[in-house]
Amino acid sequence: MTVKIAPSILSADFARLAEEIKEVDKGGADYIHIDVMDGHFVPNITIGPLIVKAVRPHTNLPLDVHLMIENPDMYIQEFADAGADIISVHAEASRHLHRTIQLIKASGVKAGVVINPSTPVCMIEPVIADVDLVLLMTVNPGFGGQAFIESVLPKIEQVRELGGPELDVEVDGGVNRETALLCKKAGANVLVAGSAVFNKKDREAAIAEIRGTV
Ligand SMILES: O=C(CO)[C@@H](O)[C@H](O)COP(=O)(O)O
Ligand SMILES: [Fe+2]
Repeated sequence: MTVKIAPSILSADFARLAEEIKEVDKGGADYIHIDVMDGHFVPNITIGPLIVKAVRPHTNLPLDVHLMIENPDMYIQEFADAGADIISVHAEASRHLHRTIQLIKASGVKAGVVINPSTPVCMIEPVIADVDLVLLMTVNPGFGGQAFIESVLPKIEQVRELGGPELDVEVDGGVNRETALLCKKAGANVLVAGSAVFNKKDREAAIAEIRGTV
């Protein structure tokens, strides 16, 4: 299975964001992962559609927008208009998950659904056939640089089994060379990595390491 690497800009230097994105683009990244946090759904505040719009002209890679916000329905169109290619919403943050997913699709972008480490896969089972991507959090969302939670691994297997080979199964949090191996073995094909990419000087080598090609 081909593995895609999605560097999370949460660990990038925000004062040099365009250059940071160009570096990982040149270094072989497949997606640019953008963490949107509202200080309510998660205990941290990051960025909004303005930054998505600002980075859009600096790369042709798909922008993979991970919404960690309450009331996601209110902001979906805005993120799509700003240049998102994939929008993922937390099942825990949407009262009417099926409706939220239809809204994402109607906005013209790919739809993803995310679950926290403590949320069981059965919570998203009814919508798996409706989404392009399932994102399994391998840390509790809110911050970069946290330790990988191994108990999520069986959920990766479960989602791959339910979604079949075409579904993008993405993991996010604490992904490095070692944990990437475990995720790939369990069936993940999209690996988000923030600190393991942006805390390294050589981004190309860091990406290759996580992909498993060196
Ligand atoms: O969504 C999140 C955190 O909530 C992630 O996308 C992090 O940014 C990943 O960072 P690392 O764990 O790879 O440092
Ligand atoms: Fe994320």
